Amino acid sequence: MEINLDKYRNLSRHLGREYINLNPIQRGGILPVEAKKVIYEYWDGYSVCDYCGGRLDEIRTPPIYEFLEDVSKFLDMDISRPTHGARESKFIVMHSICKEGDYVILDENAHYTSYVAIERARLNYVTVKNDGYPTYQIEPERYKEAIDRLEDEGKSIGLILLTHVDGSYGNLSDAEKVGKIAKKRRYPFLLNCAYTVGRMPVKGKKLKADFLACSGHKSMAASGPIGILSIREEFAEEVLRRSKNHPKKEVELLGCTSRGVPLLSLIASFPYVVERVKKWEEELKKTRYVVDRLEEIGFKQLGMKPKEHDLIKFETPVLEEMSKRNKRRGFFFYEELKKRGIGGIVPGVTKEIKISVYGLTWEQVEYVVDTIIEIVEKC
Ligand SMILES: Cc1ncc(COP(=O)(O)O)c(C=O)c1O
Repeated sequence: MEINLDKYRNLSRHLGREYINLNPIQRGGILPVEAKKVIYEYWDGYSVCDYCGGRLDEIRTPPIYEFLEDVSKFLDMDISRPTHGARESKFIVMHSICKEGDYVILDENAHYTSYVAIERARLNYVTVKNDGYPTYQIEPERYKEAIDRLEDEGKSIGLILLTHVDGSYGNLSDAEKVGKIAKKRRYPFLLNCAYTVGRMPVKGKKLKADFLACSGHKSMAASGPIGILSIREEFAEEVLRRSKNHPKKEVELLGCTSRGVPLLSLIASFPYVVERVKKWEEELKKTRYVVDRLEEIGFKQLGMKPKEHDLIKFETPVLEEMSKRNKRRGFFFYEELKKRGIGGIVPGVTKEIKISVYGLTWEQVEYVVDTIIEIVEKC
């Protein structure tokens, strides 16, 4: 059978590089120049394995071992390992420390990957509800109630999981309070930091976390798929247990995880990431500025106020009304933005939008806001 290979030649991204991309899942994964250069050196398969002595995390050329030590310091945790993403980090924790059928208590704002990891690890779950429209806040005390209920029913609780910042509203949950509850009741605590580590400062021990699940491609300026699992010492034996047949290899990591460009881009971006989290307050100023300006034209920010994270979700009845009068229907907003060099909005959707201006200059932030206002006023 003949295969037409033309479509694989001259691949290019639909959204050009010159665009300002407002998609919150992509803003934290944009590479600095230093990391882009590294890709040229490491683009071959197994490119990190030139000096491997048997395990990925022990390689010193390139400095993977040192990097993992430094990441642990950066996160105020004890031991770190590369994974393929936050979801793999969560699964590794669940699969290693829970028994089949155990309950995971997690927040209602949890990402779908938390549920899929639970399912793959053959666990049960109960959710801690948010407080509903318009804030969708997770109240830490509700974790206590969930623990009480499950204990009263004689159910075995394997893990407490909290989404540090969720992908729907960009709410920053009070991890320290949930961590204290978990500690007091003696349950392990996993914090899903996919949207936080690499964007803003996160100190695991202060938050009483036993595990941090981090995403390189989402928030640590890395090419995907790549993540970090950071753990406390006392869980090392269980989570990083060695294979009986291949005693050097860690079973949950299937021996080695990322073996090329994604890991190298994460390492090359690390100095940049360490510096950028120090500027988090400035990022919050930009985010709050966008909220203030766009609320003036009838957008309504959902989630907690004031914003403590760059992901902004707006209810946009103004755009919805405009789409009814426009012959391009809901696509008009996406198309008008695109004409003006702005992308990352879901085409056709006008009821609600999610955006982030993380890492943009103030000049770019002004341009984004002025452009949206211009479209709303003129179209
Ligand atoms: C809150 C949250 N957790 C986890 C993930 C998944 O991260 P990864 O792709 O690193 O598995 C996402 C992705 O959007 C997310 O928003």
